[in-house]
Amino acid sequence: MSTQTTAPATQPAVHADEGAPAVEVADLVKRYGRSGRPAVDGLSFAVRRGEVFGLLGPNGAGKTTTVGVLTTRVTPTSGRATVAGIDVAADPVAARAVLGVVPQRPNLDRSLDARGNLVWHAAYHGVPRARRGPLADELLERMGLTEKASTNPDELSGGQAQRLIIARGLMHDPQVLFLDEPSTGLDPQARLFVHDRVTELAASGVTVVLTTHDMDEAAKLADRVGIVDHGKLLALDSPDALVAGLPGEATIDLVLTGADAATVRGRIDGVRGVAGVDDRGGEGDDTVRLRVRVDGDAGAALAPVLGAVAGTGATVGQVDVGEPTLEDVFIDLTGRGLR
Ligand SMILES: Nc1ncnc2c1ncn2[C@@H]1O[C@H](COP(=O)(O)OP(=O)(O)OP(=O)(O)O)[C@@H](O)[C@H]1O
Repeated sequence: MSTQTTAPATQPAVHADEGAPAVEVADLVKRYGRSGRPAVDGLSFAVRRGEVFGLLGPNGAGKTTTVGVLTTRVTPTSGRATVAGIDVAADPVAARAVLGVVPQRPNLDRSLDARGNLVWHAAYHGVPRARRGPLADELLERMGLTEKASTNPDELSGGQAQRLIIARGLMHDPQVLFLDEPSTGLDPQARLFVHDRVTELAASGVTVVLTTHDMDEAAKLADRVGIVDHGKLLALDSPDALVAGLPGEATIDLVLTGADAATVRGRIDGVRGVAGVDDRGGEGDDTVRLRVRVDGDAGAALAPVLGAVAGTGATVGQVDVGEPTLEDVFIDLTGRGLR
């Protein structure tokens, strides 16, 4: 992942503020309709140039709405949002010239083939005619789609369509690319391909803002992650720093049967070296899943933890030792899981 600040090779016609953050959101509020709580509820953050920034949160957290505002598709109720120093509400046309969007739902033009979608997008954004074809061919190649140039979007796989949408988002050489849930619904191979392209883009100096409810994706791709829930920012830092801020350095996952969760948790909590116990929910009436966070080496704590469980009469069905993740950060902040 890159932190370089090099500008793209071809500058867009609009002269954005070079010194401004790639993206800045200040006290952003979006309320759909009159009632209910806001979808975005006073969000503030800034994204550095050349950074891969992840907005991580569960379904309905307000991620898509935030990206909608930043990409001029959603009108904010209040607050300010800028891309490359351009106020998106005050000057949406200028903002659209410096940003690219990969939306959550595929919106390719089915009356055009794959290459036609790219060329049309470039024309819409005022890319000179002579540049459009060569650029389309270059991006089709980068996205592994050269053989699909003449294919209708309806005949592309989910992963191919997603790659074509990324290519389309890059046709006008944006400074900031927004990817909304870039790998939802993709098979593991297609997902990996998209991840590699995102990493490449960042290395080439494009700022990437992605939304995801997938903590592995956020941890892998993002230089920094903003964790959102109910339209509010709960934490913002690098994935490593967020995880390092948790109590406990290792985890022991237990699947138990015949256990009273509260009793078992209480017993485990009393074991020396245990930093905390989270209830991960059960699968049936009789199953309890616990994540035990321990200081230092999980191996040293394993025997006393299992000893504490044995004293409750519960049966241990499964034991897994691991390290805390962004999911643990989210649980620590909200008391519930991401999914
Ligand atoms: N056009 C709309 N009209 C009314 N309510 C909306 C609209 N779009 C989103 N919402 C509501 O706003 C809230 C935030 O939705 P949003 O799509 O921004 O969340 P999200 O974090 O992107 O979720 P997901 O991961 O499911 O895409 C949700 O409660 C949703 O129902």
